[in-house]
Amino acid sequence: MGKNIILIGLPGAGKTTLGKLLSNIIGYRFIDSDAFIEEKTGKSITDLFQIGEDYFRNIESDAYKEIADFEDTIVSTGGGVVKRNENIVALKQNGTVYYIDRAVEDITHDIEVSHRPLLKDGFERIYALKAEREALYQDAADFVVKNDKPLEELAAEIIAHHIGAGKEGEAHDNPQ
Ligand SMILES: Nc1ncnc2c1ncn2[C@@H]1O[C@H](COP(=O)(O)OP(=O)(O)O)[C@@H](O)[C@H]1O
Ligand SMILES: O=C(O)C1=C[C@@H](OP(=O)(O)O)[C@@H](O)[C@H](O)C1
Ligand SMILES: [Mg+2]
Repeated sequence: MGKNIILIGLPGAGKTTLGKLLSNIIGYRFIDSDAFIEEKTGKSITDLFQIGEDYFRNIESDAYKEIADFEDTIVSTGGGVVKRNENIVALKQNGTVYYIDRAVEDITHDIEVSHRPLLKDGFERIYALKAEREALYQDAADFVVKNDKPLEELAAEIIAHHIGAGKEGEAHDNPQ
């Protein structure tokens, strides 16, 4: 059984889109944590945030602990996965963490804010999230991949690392 591939990064970094692509290429199951949570709770992420962010974060942490037990799975996490170290500890039990590092300028070009409560007042908040979380993403990552190219190329970089081919690519071991 292969290790899970865990994608982390800012909202709009490309985790969900890339996760689906990776799943189609290597045949792993695809889990998007937000969709997993909405399925389990019967509520949207926005509805859960309206109850309270802590309420959502507790549900989110429980979801990651459940997802951590899966195998041969691509996990697209929510951008806030790194807010609680327990989430990363759980996911690393059987997963390799890839930080999808996408320039904020690129994120703002095409991010959909309607289903992202944290950005409900506009995508400018993404700059603050980048400042708050960059060190957390870097610390959590086993590999960092720059999302500044077509997603197909990004997928190939991750697959190369995942199967240990060690092919050249911008992905690099994270010295943390
Ligand atoms: N390298 C890329 N090239 C083109 N579009 C991209 C790229 N990376 C991300 N996107 C687009 O950015 C948007 C946000 O991606 P998404 O997968 O929802 O991000 P996340 O799950 O990290 O919040 C989507 O429209 C996606 O297609
Ligand atoms: O950055 C965050 O705290 C969040 C990111 C969202 O997922 P995406 O990263 O897929 O947008 C979602 O989990 C929720 O809105 C909170
Ligand atoms: Mg997503």
